[in-house]
Amino acid sequence: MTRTPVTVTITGAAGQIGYALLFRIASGQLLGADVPVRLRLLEIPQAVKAAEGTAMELDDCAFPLVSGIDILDDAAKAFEGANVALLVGARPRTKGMERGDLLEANGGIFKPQGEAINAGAADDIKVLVVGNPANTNALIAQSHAPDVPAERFTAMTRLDHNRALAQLSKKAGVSVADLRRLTIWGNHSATQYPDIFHAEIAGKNAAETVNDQGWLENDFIPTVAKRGAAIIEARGASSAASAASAAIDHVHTWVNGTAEGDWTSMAVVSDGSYGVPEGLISSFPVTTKDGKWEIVQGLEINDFSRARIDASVRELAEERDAVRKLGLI
Ligand SMILES: NC(=O)c1ccc[n+]([C@@H]2O[C@H](COP(=O)([O-])OP(=O)(O)OC[C@H]3O[C@@H](n4cnc5c(N)ncnc54)[C@H](O)[C@@H]3O)[C@@H](O)[C@H]2O)c1
Ligand SMILES: O=C(O)C[C@H](O)C(=O)O
Repeated sequence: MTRTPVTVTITGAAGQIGYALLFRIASGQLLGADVPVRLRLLEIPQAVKAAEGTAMELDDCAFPLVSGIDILDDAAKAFEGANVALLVGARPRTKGMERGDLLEANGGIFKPQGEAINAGAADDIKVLVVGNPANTNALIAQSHAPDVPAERFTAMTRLDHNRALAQLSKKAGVSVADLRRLTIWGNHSATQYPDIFHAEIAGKNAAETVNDQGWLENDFIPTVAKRGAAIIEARGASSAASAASAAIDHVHTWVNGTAEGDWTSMAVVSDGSYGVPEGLISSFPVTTKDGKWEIVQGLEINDFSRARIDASVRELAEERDAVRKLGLI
C-alpha cells in the first residue's frame, strides 16, 4: 500500500452505531477500496474497554486497508491530524430530561470536540455529526472551531433521505435506483420535510406520477419524519445499522461526488438560500464534487413545501437560541 493513510476519528466508537460503522470503514466502504485508513476511536473512560474489544475484532478481520487503530479517551489526541471526523457519541435523552437539559449535556461534549478539531485536525478535515440533536450539535462544534471553514461541519439527514427513497420506491413500485432528486429540508427531527415535488421517478416528476396528496400528507411525510421513533418502538433501541449505512453514504458522497443530474440531502451551514437564516445548519438539496458541497439553487418552492420548510427551520432557530442562551455558542 503506497498511499498515505487517511485518519478517521470516530466518537462513541463503543456504541451501537460505532459497532455497525467501524467494520464498513475498515473494509473500504467509506473512502474507497484503495484508500488505507488509520482509525482513532474516541470514547468516555468507562467505555474504553468495550472499544478495545471492538478493536480486537477489527484486528481479527485482518482488513488490508487498516494501517492502525488507536483507542483514546482524550479529544485533543483523538482529533490530532484527523482528515475525517464522525461525531457519533452523544448524550441520549433520559427520563425526566427536558430539551434544554439535553442541549446543555450535549454542549458539554460538542464544545470541547469543536475546540479539539480547531486545534489539531488536518487542514482538509471533514466533519459529520450523527449524535442527536445532530444539527444543533454540529452548530455547537462548528462555533468552537473558528479556524476551520464552516462548510466542513455537516450533520446527518442522509438516513432520512434514504428512508424517503425507500418509501417512495414502494409506493411507485420501482427500484430506488429509478429515483433521483429527492430532498430532506430542515432539522433531523419530526419536523423535517421530505420533498418529492422536485424528485423524479424514472425521469418523470414524482409528485405528479404518484398523484396522491392524501398519501403524501398522511402517510409518506409522517412515516419518514417519525421513522426513528418507530424503529425505537419496534427494536427497543434506536436505529444503528441504517444510521451507520447513512453515515457511510454521506461521507462517501461528499468525498466522491453526486451522480450527474442527481443530488443528495445534507445538513450544511446556510448561506441564506431558500430563506433559511444564515449560519443555521439545516438540510438542503446539495450536489458534491471534488470534496466540496453546493446547495442546489433555483428550485421553485410551492406553498405546501414553504410552510413545512419554515416550520422545521423555526425549530432549528429555537434550538440555536436555546444553546446561545446557555452560552454554548
Ligand atoms: N442523525 C441520525 O440520523 C441518527 C440516527 C440514529 C441515531 N442517531 C444518534 O446517534 C447517537 C449515537 O447512537 P448509538 O445508538 O450509537 O448510541 P449508544 O448509546 O449505543 O452509543 C453512544 C456512545 O457514545 C459514547 N459517548 C458518550 N459521550 C461521549 C464523548 N464525550 N466522547 C466520546 N464518546 C462518547 C458512549 O460511551 C457510547 O458508547 C445518538 O445520539 C443517537 O440519537 C442519529
Ligand atoms: O436516536 C433517535 O432518537 C432516532 C434517530 O435519530 C433516528 O432517526 O433513527
